[in-house]
Amino acid sequence: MADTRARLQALVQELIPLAEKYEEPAPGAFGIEDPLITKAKELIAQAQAPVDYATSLMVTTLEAISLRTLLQLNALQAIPASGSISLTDFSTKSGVQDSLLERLLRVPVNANFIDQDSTSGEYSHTHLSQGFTDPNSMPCRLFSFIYDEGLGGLMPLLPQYLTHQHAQTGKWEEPGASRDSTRFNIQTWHANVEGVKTAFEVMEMNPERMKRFQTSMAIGEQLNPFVGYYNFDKLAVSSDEEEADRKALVDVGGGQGLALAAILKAHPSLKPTHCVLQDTAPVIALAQTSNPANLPPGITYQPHDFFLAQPILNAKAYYLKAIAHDLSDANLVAVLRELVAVMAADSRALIAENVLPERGGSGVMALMDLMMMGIGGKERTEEGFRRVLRQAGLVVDWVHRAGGGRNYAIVEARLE
Ligand SMILES: C[S@@+](CC[C@H](N)C(=O)[O-])C[C@H]1O[C@@H](n2cnc3c(N)ncnc32)[C@H](O)[C@@H]1O
Repeated sequence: MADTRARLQALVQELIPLAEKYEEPAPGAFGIEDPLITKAKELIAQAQAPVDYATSLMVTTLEAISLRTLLQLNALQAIPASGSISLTDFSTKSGVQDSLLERLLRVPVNANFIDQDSTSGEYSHTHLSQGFTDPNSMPCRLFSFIYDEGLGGLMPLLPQYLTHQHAQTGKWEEPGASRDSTRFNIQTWHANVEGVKTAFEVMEMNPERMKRFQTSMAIGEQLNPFVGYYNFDKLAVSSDEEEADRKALVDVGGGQGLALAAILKAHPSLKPTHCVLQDTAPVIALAQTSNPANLPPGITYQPHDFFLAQPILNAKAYYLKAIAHDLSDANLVAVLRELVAVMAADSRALIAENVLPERGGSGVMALMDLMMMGIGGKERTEEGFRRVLRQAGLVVDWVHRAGGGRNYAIVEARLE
């Protein structure tokens, strides 16, 4: 006990200079943890007994459930921007039954997310809950997206899924590790189409969900800028190349073209007529009809399954953003081999992804990696990318890092 107390006191001392240096996170910063928070977590872990840890885990899970429910009910907007509100008024203003509200609010009040006056019982905002009152704010969209697409539904099924997979394959391994991971994963198993449809086909079965998913990809730009750390100008097509109908950039699995639009805007030397947006037929149809990315005219919209032969030969670059992490190593190699088959000596494969540190990594990186496990994909380290690219017949030229404390990068590769 004396040792624990001494350690706790030392940690408290270490907190003081960190508090002095504390910087408010930049807007949009995602998963970049201030050293004060890292140290405070160490302090809490040191002070916890295993049973406290179990309790805090359960409560944290409930915090997520409670917040997702409050957002669904649009309840947080009923709390005044300044001052406080009684439960009765809160209920009238939000249209949510008072006892339901009271029970949902116990968790965020306990977590210091919402304040409750200990005498009057009135509720008021903290700086945290204030950040969730606009459904279009980054924290709201990010949290709801991650919760709805994994954390709240699929990820909790991981232990059952691995047990189910073990019964079939006799192995404890990543979902789909020895089968086609696009078709054998938690998402397809949960939708009762395991082995039949891919995770993205499951999404396409529900057009509203597909639309929501595609729209939510826009959050990506707020987390990791699409441009600013790779010189897309070097892909501009010369007049000779234009004559030979050479394309500058093929956005493979490009979704609604959000990244392509940002690249074209930042690099006017690239002409829309030299760019191709590829994705599955329903997604391309959506991009063409609703054009949420505001893509300029001239782009070629091309439905294309990236597991099949690549129809655009000799493009200067094939850009894959948020594709590699949807795929197992074997599937990513298969997709890259289709590019290798059509690449010229000066063509580039550009893989835009998080690049995990070789060891450790932030909680957010671990979260993203396990989220991808739900659909049979994974996040990779630089060495992980190099290995997979090598298997496909590519070598890494450069890893262009986004900087700013982010793990994001464009891995640039060429033919071996
Ligand atoms: C995570 S999203 C990334 C979209 C886009 N690159 C972005 O970053 O916004 C993955 C994309 O891959 C597409 N996709 C999945 N399977 C595909 C396949 N077999 N062929 C082509 N596109 C596919 C999905 O429809 C989806 O748009």
